[in-house]
Amino acid sequence: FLPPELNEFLVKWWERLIKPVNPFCVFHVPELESNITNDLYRVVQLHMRAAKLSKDADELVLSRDENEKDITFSLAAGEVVTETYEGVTVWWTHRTEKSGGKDNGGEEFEKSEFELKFRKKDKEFVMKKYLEYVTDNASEFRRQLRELSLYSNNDCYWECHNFKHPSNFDTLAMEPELKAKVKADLDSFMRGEEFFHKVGRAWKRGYLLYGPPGTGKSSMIAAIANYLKYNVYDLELTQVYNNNSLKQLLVNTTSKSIIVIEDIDCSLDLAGQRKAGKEGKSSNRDEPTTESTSSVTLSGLLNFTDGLWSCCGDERIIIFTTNHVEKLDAALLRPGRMDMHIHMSYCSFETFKALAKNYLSIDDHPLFGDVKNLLEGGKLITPAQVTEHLFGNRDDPNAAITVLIEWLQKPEEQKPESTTKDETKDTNEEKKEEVAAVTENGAAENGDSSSAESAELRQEVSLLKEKVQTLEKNFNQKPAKADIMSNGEVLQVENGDLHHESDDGDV
Ligand SMILES: Nc1ncnc2c1ncn2[C@@H]1O[C@H](COP(=O)(O)OP(=O)(O)OP(=O)(O)O)[C@@H](O)[C@H]1O
Ligand SMILES: [Mg+2]
Repeated sequence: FLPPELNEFLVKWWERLIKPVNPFCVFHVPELESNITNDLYRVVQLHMRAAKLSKDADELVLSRDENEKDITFSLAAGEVVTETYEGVTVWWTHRTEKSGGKDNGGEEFEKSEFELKFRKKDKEFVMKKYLEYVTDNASEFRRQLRELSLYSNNDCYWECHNFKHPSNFDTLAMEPELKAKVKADLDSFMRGEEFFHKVGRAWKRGYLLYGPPGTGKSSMIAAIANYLKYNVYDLELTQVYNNNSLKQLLVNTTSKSIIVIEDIDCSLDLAGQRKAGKEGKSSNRDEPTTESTSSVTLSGLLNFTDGLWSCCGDERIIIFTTNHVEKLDAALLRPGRMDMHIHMSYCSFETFKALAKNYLSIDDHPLFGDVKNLLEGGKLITPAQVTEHLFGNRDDPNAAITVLIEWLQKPEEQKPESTTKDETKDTNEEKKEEVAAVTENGAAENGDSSSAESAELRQEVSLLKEKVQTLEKNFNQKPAKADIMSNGEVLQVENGDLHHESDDGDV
């Protein structure tokens, strides 16, 4: 009922009067400070969300961002919540007040602030430790909320895509000790800014993931990205024109990111010449390089990972993957370049158990003993192959494990999938060899002429001969190819196109 001026005057006097006996201190965190957004206000909001402080309040404001699925609970005006950290209790109050308005000749707007109250004796603790805890907690939470991007390179530019990969360290099945070691390394890297700067090292880390196909190398990269909340730059070396483009790509990456070069042995010939592309991975890895206009060299790549230019951004991880670690140049493996070599291997019993838990939601099963005996007895199966079996029978654990056991018990030659790409030849290659065998020895003299396969091949060869003759007729070309087969050269049909491959590999 008092006029505002008198009210303000009395409040001031009251505060002055009780100050010597007031046991509390108050800090104000306004949303706007000198009309500029105060980041600390946002930090406190995030801390409250992270510490779930608002659950104790009676009145809350509920909101949800368009892209978020979770509801955000924040304090309504005037609400107070209590937090105790290391035995010290503090009180947070959310205050809002109207400002401006017609009386003051402007538009009315709402001013918000957080008020932090604590005992005077705790002032030093709050300033030194509690506020640091609030800031760390908020930045960790901000990191968790971060949406990730996946970049792919197009010559010297990056193209950005949304990155939502479900793989994480819970879904990734691998030896528990190795997983714990990798996570600990990532944790210490993430928190290592001060340490890296103190010892004069660039704040970056290199990992080499190696192992047979289907053992989870790419899944681990996604798990690392999701764990650290780092963006991923998937560098396709075969798309990079030269070392300068590589440098340009590097400087255009941001901090808090992972640069990935998959199948390094396929992308870069370690003598300095690059191979044709990743297609080589699935077909003929060991074939000589085909023509390439690009000239990225091993030393260019080493500069990329280790040179002065590599330090123009902070907090970066570089990951190489390969199926053939033995083919890599020692220069690439030197400590400091690849700090940690992570071997992703065939399924052990522990790995199998982790997959069974993820896919079948079981911790144990009477058939586990059989799987254990087979795996420990030397049967090789990749996690990818296990997941295929488990996924197919995910509603029936008994059937899933039985099918897996049957597969493990089969002799190697009866398994439709190869255990590694190297151990079993590419079907295309196999077929080529078979045709060559038939044509070299002559269809009739083929040793195993009774086999159905040989009969099929002979039929294929005669069909091809016919095709050549038709082609000659139709295109009126000089009749040079009709006798190809008798020369022991290979002829095959791919996607409706006729290919002729001579002894020296010309196509
Ligand atoms: N260790 C694992 N834990 C869980 N799932 C796995 C694991 N390894 C493979 N998988 C499953 O198999 C699929 C293929 O695995 P991934 O692509 O990670 O293998 P990779 O080692 O990168 O193979 P490549 O050498 O051919 O690139 C994954 O999508 C995943 O479903
Ligand atoms: Mg992969």
